[in-house]
Amino acid sequence: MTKQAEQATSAPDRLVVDALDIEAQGVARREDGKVVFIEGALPGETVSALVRRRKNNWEQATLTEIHRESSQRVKPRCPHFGLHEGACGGCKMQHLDGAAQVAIKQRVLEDNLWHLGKVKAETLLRPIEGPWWGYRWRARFSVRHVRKKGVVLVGFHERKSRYVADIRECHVVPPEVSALLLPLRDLVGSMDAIETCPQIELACGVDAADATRPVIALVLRHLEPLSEGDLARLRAFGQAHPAVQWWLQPKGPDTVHLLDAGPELAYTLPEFGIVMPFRPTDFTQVNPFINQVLVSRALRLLDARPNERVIDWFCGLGNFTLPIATQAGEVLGIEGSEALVARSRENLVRNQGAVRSPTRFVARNLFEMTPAQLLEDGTADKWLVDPPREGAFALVKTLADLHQDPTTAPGWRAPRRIVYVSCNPATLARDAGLLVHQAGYRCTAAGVVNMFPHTAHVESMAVFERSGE
Ligand SMILES: C[S@@+](CC[C@H](N)C(=O)[O-])C[C@H]1O[C@@H](n2cnc3c(N)ncnc32)[C@H](O)[C@@H]1O
Ligand code: SF4
Repeated sequence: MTKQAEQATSAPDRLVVDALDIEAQGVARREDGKVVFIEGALPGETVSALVRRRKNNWEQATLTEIHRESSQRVKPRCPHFGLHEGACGGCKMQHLDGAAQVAIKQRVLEDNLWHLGKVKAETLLRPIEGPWWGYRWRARFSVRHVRKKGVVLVGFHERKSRYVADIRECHVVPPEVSALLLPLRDLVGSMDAIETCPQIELACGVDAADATRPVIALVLRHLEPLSEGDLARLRAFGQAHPAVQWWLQPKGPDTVHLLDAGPELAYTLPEFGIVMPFRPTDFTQVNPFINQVLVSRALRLLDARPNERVIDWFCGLGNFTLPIATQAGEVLGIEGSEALVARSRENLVRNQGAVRSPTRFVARNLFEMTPAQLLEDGTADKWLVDPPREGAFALVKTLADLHQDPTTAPGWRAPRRIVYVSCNPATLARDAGLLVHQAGYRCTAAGVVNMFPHTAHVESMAVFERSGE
């Protein structure tokens, strides 16, 4: 097929939508079995759609008219959401009822576990849900001076494009942050560095000394040194918006520093009496409301006892490690970033009042793992595993190897229980397949965590028990 034919558009086709994929595209099937993905369409709807792209087995189409509307269709709250030109690419599912969004994510999790791992969880965990709006305490806004239009844009990228969307409000960030979007445009527009500040990173939190005081940390990436005038403008902006705390980033992430002394940025885990200071570029969970429930649920599932040793793999700042250390007999947290490990050690000292058990943090690359290394880390009764998108392949593969040949590790015992928290159902499914089919575990439970409402991201958790225990 020629490129021209591949991209040809014709008159809109009338189609019946019977499913939704994780990108929130409606899926329809033609009589010859060919699949058509339709942006903006929902299951149960009869629609007209214009085909934009044709391949042998599938087509890509855009919704032009809805003839029969789904009962799950809702009015999007944000005016920047949609299929229109210039629409923001930050959300994908605002047109879909919340319960249906969660149901799709649950199905994606189950499908991945089954198709990629040949694993079926014995029970499904109730989805963890939190606020639908204002949940996103971390974000990376792009900044662009569009000379032709004489405006500075501060926002996310447009749908399927590298252009910055012209957003004036955003409903997934806290309302106080949404209200800063236009003032931030004016600020950058007034700066000498109008062309050389490509990004503002957001990290919301509280004052470590007073958790009732919000802190909005804004990290300004600047490609050239800032003039005295610009520094004064940033300070004036901070005075006009007292929760704002400016950080500057002249080069790589390790150059991030506070513009002026101010409150210490932190988040809290009140159930465990823990206050967690962090730097705005450190990894922290995007949604602090869900994080509190997630940590609480993970700990309940782990059920660490005072006589048990626990390892927290990919521990970051110690988000799970420190709460586990309020319950277990001994805890080891392992993490790849030296900077995060340094911070987790400081946080351990800061939380001595809450933490009871001996706790250690170690920095190591967990994408490389050997049986000897696993032996050195020692036997633990339970593991918590919370890897990045790539998953924890090296770790579970080593566990599987030791299970296949226990003679290589006399005296070492595999953990009885593993609680696995995942931000990518595909890598969770792959690792679950290894745990269940090669390492001697059962998948006793799995469920989704609605960490990112209205987006296609699927956060989930799964529990594995060593068979026969
Ligand atoms: C999803 S985060 C979880 C962090 C922590 N459990 C939390 O809840 O805040 C994944 C962590 O894995 C770390 N990481 C990424 N690649 C790694 C690697 N190759 N070895 C060890 N840690 C790694 C990241 O620095 C990050 O802290
Ligand atoms: S990310 Fe914000 S601005 Fe973009 S569509 Fe979602 S709510 Fe609207």
